[in-house]
Amino acid sequence: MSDKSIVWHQTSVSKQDRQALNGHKSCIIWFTGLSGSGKSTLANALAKALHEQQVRTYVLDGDNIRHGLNKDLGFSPQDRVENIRRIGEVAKLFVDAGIIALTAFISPYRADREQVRSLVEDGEFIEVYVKCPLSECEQRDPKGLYKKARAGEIPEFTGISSPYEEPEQPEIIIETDRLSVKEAVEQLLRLLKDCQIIS
Ligand SMILES: Nc1ncnc2c1ncn2[C@@H]1O[C@H](COP(=O)(O)OS(=O)(=O)O)[C@@H](OP(=O)(O)O)[C@H]1O
Ligand SMILES: Nc1ncnc2c1ncn2[C@@H]1O[C@H](COP(=O)(O)OP(=O)(O)O)[C@@H](O)[C@H]1O
Repeated sequence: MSDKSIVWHQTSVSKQDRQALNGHKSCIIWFTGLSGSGKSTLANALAKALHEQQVRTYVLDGDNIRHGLNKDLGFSPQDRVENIRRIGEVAKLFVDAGIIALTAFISPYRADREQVRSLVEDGEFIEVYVKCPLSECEQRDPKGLYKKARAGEIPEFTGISSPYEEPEQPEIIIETDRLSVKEAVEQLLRLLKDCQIIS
């Protein structure tokens, strides 16, 4: 709902001012993929590598956000849409704050990811498709959720009983059944340099 009586306030310190102070640009690095594909692992490994280079980062992670901001949401299609909408808005605030936001959510719907892309300026949304075959994710099963989903204990589980729409034109595809975490981080750092987010 939009309200014409609410006016957007310009701030006295701009995004550009904050980026200049930090010495790097800000953006959203949006990791998407199946549960167990490696989104959290890669987002955290990249954040650590960036932090070591004095780059300001913040990781928004599925499980953590669902404990707080989005604890009222479940896994129905409507709730997943709202989950990603809110996270997109939060990530946009981080970009405005001059920080690189790394998000690790399944974000199964293409339209929702594209909606987040449209919230920020060109080049500020980097979609990382964390690609891993369902069979491999299921074998990893770091939280034992696939086993429960197969047993019918978790309804609407992504990849089993709920869809995952692959990105059509992600900025990068990381195949975690082929690359090590170290190799993936190297590729991502190279991409950030090529996109002139970091120097
Ligand atoms: N039904 C169902 N489907 C998928 N995932 C489930 C489900 N129920 C619980 N979980 C756990 O919740 C994590 C996914 O939350 P997300 O916020 O990333 O999901 S979504 O983007 O709204 O689809 C996901 O975490 P990750 O394994 O880190 O992806 C699961 O641990
Ligand atoms: N190349 C890789 N990249 C990322 N994770 C990997 C890789 N190889 C094995 N793994 C393992 O796969 C699991 C991925 O879990 P997690 O990062 O929580 O995935 P997600 O956040 O997508 O659910 C971890 O146990 C991780 O150690």
